[in-house]
Amino acid sequence: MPIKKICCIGAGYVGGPTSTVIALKCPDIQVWVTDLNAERIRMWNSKDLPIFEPGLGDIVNACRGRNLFFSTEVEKHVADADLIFISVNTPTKAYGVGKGKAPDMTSIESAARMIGRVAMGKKIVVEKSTVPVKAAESIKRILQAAENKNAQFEVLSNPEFLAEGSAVQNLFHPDRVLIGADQTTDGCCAARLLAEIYEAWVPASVILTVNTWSSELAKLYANAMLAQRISSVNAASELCEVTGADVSEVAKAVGMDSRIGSKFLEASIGFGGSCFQKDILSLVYLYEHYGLQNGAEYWRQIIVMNEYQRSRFCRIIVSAMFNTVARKQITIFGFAFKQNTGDTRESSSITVGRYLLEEGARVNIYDPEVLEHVIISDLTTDSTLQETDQGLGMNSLEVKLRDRVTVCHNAYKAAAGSHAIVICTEWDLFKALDYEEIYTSMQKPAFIFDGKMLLNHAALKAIGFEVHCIGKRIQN
Ligand SMILES: NC(=O)C1=CN([C@@H]2O[C@H](COP(=O)(O)OP(=O)(O)OC[C@H]3O[C@@H](n4cnc5c(N)ncnc54)[C@H](O)[C@@H]3O)[C@@H](O)[C@H]2O)C=CC1
Ligand SMILES: O=C(O)[C@H]1O[C@H](OP(=O)(O)OP(=O)(O)OC[C@H]2O[C@@H](n3ccc(=O)[nH]c3=O)[C@H](O)[C@@H]2O)[C@H](O)[C@@H](O)[C@@H]1O
Repeated sequence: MPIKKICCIGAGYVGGPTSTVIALKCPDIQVWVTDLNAERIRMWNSKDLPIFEPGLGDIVNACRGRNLFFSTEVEKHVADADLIFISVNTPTKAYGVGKGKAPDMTSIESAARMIGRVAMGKKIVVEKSTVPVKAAESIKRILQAAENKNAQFEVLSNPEFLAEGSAVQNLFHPDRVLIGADQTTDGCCAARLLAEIYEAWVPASVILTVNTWSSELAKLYANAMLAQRISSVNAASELCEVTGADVSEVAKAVGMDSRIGSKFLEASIGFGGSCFQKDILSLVYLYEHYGLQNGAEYWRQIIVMNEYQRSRFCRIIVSAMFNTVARKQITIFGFAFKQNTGDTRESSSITVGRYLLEEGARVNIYDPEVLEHVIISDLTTDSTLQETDQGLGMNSLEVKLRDRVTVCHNAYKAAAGSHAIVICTEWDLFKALDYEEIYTSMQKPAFIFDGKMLLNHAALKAIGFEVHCIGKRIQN
């Protein structure tokens, strides 16, 4: 029986776009995207979608109300769907055993328990969230333990590889679609039904069916290896700065080797986003769980390098500005963790912003997509800032921090009167700004710290800026 109705649990950065593209490409399938978060569902049903993703709005408009629906009635749509995607969040655990390392599986477990309770008939349950190996086994056990005589379950793994900011393109043209299934007749049959959905637009040659554990692990390793490339090039950046090499040139030369490839070799202030760090920590936790300390240490170093790169960049800023930024105005261009998204999870901008606030600076932020309240909350909900604030003679932490953070809606207004600009996100629009005008409006010497190797440094120097960047020594 072909799939007629899909219910996706979790209307986030993965559930929303993935379900929307399936609805577009499979007009005969009804796709219900469900979430407990009523505000999120309200926004999916409005013209202001809860996430910014290029191209997504048009597809939602084309499908919503036709065969794409957003609802808070999770149980109702789980009950009669043929196929259920579990696309809930799996953040790093913030409490208890495995705190700061293991993925928090609370949402996965509660979704599985609910499916076990309310499902009717044959169900294919697809683990779309990123999970540790053997999670499908746990889901299966939870479903069986429900003793629901009205339902039969097959559990598949189908990890998602989309990147934010290019989600629609990635979903339209995936490098591969990975399906992990039990190597049984029922498992293979369920995998075939899922593959048939993707075959509506993805060539069969890139749909890969493997065993469930390989699928779960492949997702973690894909992210770990992408992050590893960034940490490798960032490790090279420091050596370039002291030796006079240019990390962009080194990366270009290295990446032209077809065995290495040119992508993901851009030096930066470090990778952000909700997944790289979380998934590497999850991998490290797995190694430790199995007593494999060497492997754990090997992968942990990618995060160590990332944190080092961020703090190194912050120190470069303070050191260049005569070893103090207290009471200086610094403008951060970009708050999202990468361009073309409004997502700030684990964004390097947060680290930089907090560091500058701790050093006593006033911080202006300009980002074309991130909402003001998100920026304020990301920057002011850190208890470690308290001590420094008292040092500056301030009495109310939150009020004082807010006093020193200004969210601007225009790059020129943000930069006016500032001592420095810090580029934290690779938004293309920052390249097109009139830096002569900006220079004129700034305090002198006017500094630019390019954390993303985004701008034309020679042109900025010619205007009069003192320029510092990652991976290249600039004579100022
Ligand atoms: N963000 C990304 O680009 C990618 C994320 N992933 C993985 O996909 C998973 C989801 O990530 P995001 O979409 O970014 O998370 P998200 O936080 O944007 O969305 C998750 C949604 O699930 C909802 N939810 C949680 N428990 C629920 C329940 N029991 N019933 C109904 N709704 C529930 C939450 O309210 C939230 O709206 C994670 O495991 C992540 O690692 C994988 C590839 C890319
Ligand atoms: O599991 C996930 O969540 C996803 O994680 C990443 O996607 P994402 O985090 O959305 O974005 P990336 O394009 O990978 O960028 C991550 C971070 O690395 C930084 N980056 C990227 C590339 C590079 O060369 N240098 C670099 O510093 C970006 O600026 C950004 O902060 C992976 O690319 C996706 O394949 C994966 O599905």
